[in-house]
Amino acid sequence: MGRHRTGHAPSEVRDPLFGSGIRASMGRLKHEGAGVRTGFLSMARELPGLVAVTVRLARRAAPRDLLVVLVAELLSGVATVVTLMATYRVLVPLMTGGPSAERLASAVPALLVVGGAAAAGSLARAAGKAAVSRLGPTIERLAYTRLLRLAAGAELAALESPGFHNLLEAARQGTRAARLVIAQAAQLLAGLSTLLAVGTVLGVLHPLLLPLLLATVLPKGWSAVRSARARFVSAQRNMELSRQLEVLSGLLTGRDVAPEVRAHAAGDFLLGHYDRLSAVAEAEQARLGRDEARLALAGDAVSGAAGVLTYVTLGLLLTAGTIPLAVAGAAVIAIRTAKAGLISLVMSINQVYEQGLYVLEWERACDEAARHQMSSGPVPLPGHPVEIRADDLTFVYPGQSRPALAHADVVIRPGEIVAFVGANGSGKSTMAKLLAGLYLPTSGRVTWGGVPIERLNRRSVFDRVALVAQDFARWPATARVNLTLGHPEGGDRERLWRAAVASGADAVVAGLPDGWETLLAREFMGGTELSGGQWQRVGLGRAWFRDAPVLVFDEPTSALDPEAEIEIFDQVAGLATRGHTVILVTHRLASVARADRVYVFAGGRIVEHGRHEELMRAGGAYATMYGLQAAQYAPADT
Ligand SMILES: Nc1ncnc2c1ncn2[C@@H]1O[C@H](COP(=O)(O)OP(=O)(O)OP(=O)(O)O)[C@@H](O)[C@H]1O
Repeated sequence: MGRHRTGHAPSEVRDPLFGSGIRASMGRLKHEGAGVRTGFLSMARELPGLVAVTVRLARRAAPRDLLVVLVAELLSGVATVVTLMATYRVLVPLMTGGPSAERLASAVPALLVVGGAAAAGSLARAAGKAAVSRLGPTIERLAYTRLLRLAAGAELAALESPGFHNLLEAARQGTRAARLVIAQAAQLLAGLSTLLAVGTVLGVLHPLLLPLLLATVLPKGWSAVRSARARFVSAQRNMELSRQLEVLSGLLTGRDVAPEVRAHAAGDFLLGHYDRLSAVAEAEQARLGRDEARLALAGDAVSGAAGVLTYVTLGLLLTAGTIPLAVAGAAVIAIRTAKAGLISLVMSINQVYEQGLYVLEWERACDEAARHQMSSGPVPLPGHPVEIRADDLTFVYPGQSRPALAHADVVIRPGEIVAFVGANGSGKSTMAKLLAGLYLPTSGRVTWGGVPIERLNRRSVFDRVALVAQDFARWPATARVNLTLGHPEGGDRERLWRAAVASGADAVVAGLPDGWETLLAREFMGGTELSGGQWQRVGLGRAWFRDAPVLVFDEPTSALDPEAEIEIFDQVAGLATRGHTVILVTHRLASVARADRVYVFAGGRIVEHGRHEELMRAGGAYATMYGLQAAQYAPADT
């Protein structure tokens, strides 16, 4: 997706654990985002743009604090200029004529200015610092919540793309980076004002000194910015590797996989791969370190040479009598001040550039997520139940070449129970999600009441659907929230009770220490864990609580005991008699006998459809599958 592309050489060695998925970490990822430029000048030109993104954020987050920061840094800059100029006024007469009571007395006003300006500068810096510390966290929160809002509203298909996940990861770093950028940008302003002050003083002392000062400044800035860029590019190239390392550490410490990690002795296996991949990351760090050291050396060499040249020039100007000793003394003070300011300036440029690139990634991820926001058409669904159809429907998951569904036709009339059956991976769940409006067709149409899903108000479609997906969510929240999530009617006790009884969640809740208020998340203090079947009852309860006209059940009873399973299928049949439409994805063929129509999927296509009896008579794929299941229950001696 987007501009993230991976160059994948055919001869590439595949990773023993992640297969071709590791290719990005082998340094082949061609990251074209974040305005990564090669030339120093274009990078320098980029710097204001990088800062501007954060400043825009800051303006939205806390405009008053931003103003305080800007004014404070400006004042501190002015204070530095005044301090230096006044110091110069004190020193020159004293050094030219030698100290005397009269000269000392005449220097007092300038000394007072020095003191006053220094105090004003300190006050301004303190106010700026306080404002920055307020602004930073607010910017970070604003940036992160914007990213979260956009990611949560993106099309489900966008979240299937690994490129988008890499971008999201960089964007997450970008939200933290925005906080650093604002702090460092303030320091950069302060550094620049010091340089400006010193430059002005040097320019007044002798015009030659100014270009020499610049010659000591620029090479260091050059090496800092090149280093920052190298670090950023390296981090981007290794984003996939970092995520894979995180996945491995999550597997080694996670609760869900802990039993298998132990029972299958997978710990050493995973640790071995962690070590191997860490070694790749470390090698990259070492390479980066060498590059950075070379860059720093080059910058220091040129800066140092320019520094020597400055003092040689001062010496020559002195011996030639072009400038008096006092002026040379003031120049030395100015140059030393410049050096101190320079170090902090270089650090700030470094940080602002490097972190600014991440902020740019945040902006790019927000743009990308905004481009993939769930679309919604203008047509609202009518109040009464409508027919749902798929016509010549084809769907290809993002990044995949083979369609998960090809040229499939389905008709679901209001109040019908329609079952999808077929082998694993044959496209049943994909069809259910497309009919529910979670994905948009690659080609062909899904229509509700004759209106294509793209033209419908998506919200109104979701409002009509209750979905129990195969991998339904286990919300780390109370039992009550697990049934009522996102519903303002959460407090309706009667409705909650009906949903719990229908799904069998009532028995689960009755056994919980705090009933409805029990936290269903073992990873938190006071939390409780449910069994697979108990979770499934809770998931079903959620669908019942929604009381939607269309219910999609994807393997709703896979973890239930036989009694509960029969109970649930009776409930499902009851739903249809009360006018609900039911889409049932299941491998339990005994339960589809009551369906109005059964669609048989194979390899992404629908190969048969009809009532149970018709399909049995036809003697095709359905009859074969049914026969196989029935044989399992036949008495062994017959
Ligand atoms: N999120 C996804 N991204 C990419 N491919 C997917 C994704 N989900 C499913 N697929 C692929 O689409 C095809 C159909 O999957 P689907 O989940 O619809 O099958 P199914 O019939 O419901 O299978 P099962 O009976 O195992 O639940 C499979 O080949 C699967 O690998």
